[in-house]
Amino acid sequence: MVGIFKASTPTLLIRDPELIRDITVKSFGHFHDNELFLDKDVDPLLGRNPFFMKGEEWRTTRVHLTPGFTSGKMKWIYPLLEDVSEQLVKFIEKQCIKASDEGLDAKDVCMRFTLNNVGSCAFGLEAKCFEEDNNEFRQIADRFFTPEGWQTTKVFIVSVIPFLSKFISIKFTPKDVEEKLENIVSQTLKYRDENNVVRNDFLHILHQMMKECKDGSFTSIDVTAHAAGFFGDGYETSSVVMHFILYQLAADLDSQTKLRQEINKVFQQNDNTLPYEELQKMPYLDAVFNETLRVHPPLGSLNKVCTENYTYVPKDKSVISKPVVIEAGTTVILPLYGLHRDPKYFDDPNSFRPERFLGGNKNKIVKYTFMPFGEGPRACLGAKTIMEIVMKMVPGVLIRNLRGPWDTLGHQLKERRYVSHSGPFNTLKKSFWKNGKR
Ligand code: HEM
Repeated sequence: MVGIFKASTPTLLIRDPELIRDITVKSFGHFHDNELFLDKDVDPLLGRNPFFMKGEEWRTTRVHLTPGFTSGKMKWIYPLLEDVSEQLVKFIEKQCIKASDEGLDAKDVCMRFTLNNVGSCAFGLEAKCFEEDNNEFRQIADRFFTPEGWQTTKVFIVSVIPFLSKFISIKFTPKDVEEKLENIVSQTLKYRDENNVVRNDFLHILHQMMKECKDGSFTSIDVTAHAAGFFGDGYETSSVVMHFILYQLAADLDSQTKLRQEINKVFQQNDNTLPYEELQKMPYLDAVFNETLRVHPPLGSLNKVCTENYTYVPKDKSVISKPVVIEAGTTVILPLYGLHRDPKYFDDPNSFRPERFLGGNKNKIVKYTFMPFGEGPRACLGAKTIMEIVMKMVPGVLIRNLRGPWDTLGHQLKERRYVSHSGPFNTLKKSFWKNGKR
């Protein structure tokens, strides 16, 4: 562990995997709170997101939400994701025709895809982000997590002097965005009730929770807040990971080819479809997904607060000779990015090598050195269920239909040459193979 200062606040940076296990799992009772707290009376939507809650309130909300994320429920939602994936392939086909030398901005494509998913699964609406540039839904999403005016200064002050968060309350979500989201949700639920519409999506799950909750602890504002949680939890993180997957595959043709072989085989064996169960059983796709998260974790670190004095008794006395007391109120930082790229745990850590996560190699990874979704009772709620499906589906459908090489430039991915590979791209053959290359 290393002591550092955040402005004038002493903070502990934890590098030892065993101690990380203590903090996230074994002694979770001492470290159950995240550093950043939002008061739900000040920010009614983000303040209800478990990530920003403390103590008992966090526990109750987590218990409420967990049944909404079982793999059974995700199976319901799968057809909605398949639908958006088809839209994605069609969008890229169209863009190929339009695109000149400018190419396609992969981040933008991935953001449209994730937002359409959020629209469909969490709000029960067609977000139309492929059809329209920067439409109202995208503007709402982009502003959802963006404090304005004086609030920005407050966020800065609290992030350098966390102690002040006890006295300064922060609001991330602008008022008009809050009102628009409440409007969308209440109108959709009213329509569903009046017309007896049952759509298997996350909004339906939340609506059911509200109806079944008899003690008034889960109300319509909770439904809006948790549907909106998909913006904060799923929109930015997912599109970042997704475009890094594309970036890595574009830059590494060997991995791209291996992945395509695996994907084609599954499609062939399943009547040209990619069933939910099969998606979970593709080892190379799983390895590409994990290796991308290792190299590019969307959350670079986790900041936890010690809520009760904690004594660490080191096993290796040659490193730390006596027990260390971490005092209540101390912030501890778990440096995910640093761990993922530490040569002590990952050979040649800056290289993208999906093989690290294949077969026996996976078991050799030291526990608590790879944790893109956090660990223990407070780990990401959407990780195992939503994330794995969405993240794997995109390379699943794209790599099958598109083939590199792609020129890569920073985070922007430019497709300059498409090879007709299968399905919809046959129709594009002529326009893309003038003079043997595009
Ligand atoms: C690739 C995408 C994602 C990554 C890398 C990611 C990662 C994380 C991480 C590192 C945490 C903090 C864990 C901790 O405090 O120990 C977290 C929390 C959380 N995530 Fe995700 N996440 C992703 C997508 C999602 C999605 C799609 C959802 C569902 C809508 C989701 C729901 C949550 C929730 C509710 C929490 C708060 C959990 C709690 O404090 O109890 N995440 N996520």
